Amino acid sequence: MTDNTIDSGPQVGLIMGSDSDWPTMEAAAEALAEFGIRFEVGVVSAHRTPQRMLDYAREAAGRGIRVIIAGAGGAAHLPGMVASATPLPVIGVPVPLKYLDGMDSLLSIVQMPAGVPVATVSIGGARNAGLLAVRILGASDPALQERMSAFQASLEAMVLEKDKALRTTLLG
Ligand SMILES: Nc1c(C(=O)O)ncn1[C@@H]1O[C@H](COP(=O)(O)O)[C@@H](O)[C@H]1O
Repeated sequence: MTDNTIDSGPQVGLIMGSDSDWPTMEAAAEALAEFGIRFEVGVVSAHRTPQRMLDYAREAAGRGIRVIIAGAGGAAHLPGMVASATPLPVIGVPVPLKYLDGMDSLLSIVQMPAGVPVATVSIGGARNAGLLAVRILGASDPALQERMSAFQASLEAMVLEKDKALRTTLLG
C-alpha cells in the first residue's frame, strides 16, 4: 500500500544550526525550488538542542526524507552528528562567520572519521548543496535527471554567451 503521506511529504531536510545561517542557506532552498523538490526547513543544533538533533536525524528517513542538507558555522558539528544518527546522505554546508572566514566550519565538517561520511561543499556553497541533493534524487528519478542535464546545458550556453560578449568588448 502506498503511503501518501510519505509520497507527498518533503524529500529533502534543509536544517541549520541557527536562524542566523539562513542568509547563507537560502541559496540551497532556491536551488531545490528551481527543480520542484519538496523540502522542509528548520533550525536544529547539535550543541544547543542535542535531543532535538538526535530525534530529527533518527526520524528523518521514516518520514520520507531522502537527503539532508545541514549548514552550520563555527564549531560546526551539526552535519557530522546528524550523519552519525541517520542512514541518509548528508550534505554539509560550512557557514562563514565573522571570525576565521568559515575555515573553522569547513574543517569541522569535512574532517569526518571513516565510516561516517558528510558530503561537504565549499564555504558558503549552499547552492551547490541544493544542486547536489537534486543529483542524488535524480539517480533514481530519470525525469529529474533529465532536468539536471538540461540545467547543465544551460550553464554551457551561458558561458558561451559570456565568451562571445567578452570577445566583442575586447576585439570589437
Ligand atoms: N555550529 C553550530 C551548531 C552545531 O553544530 O550544533 N549549532 C549552532 N551552530 C552555529 O553557531 C553559529 C552562531 O549562531 P547564533 O547566530 O545563533 O549565535 C551559527 O552559524 C550556527 O550554525
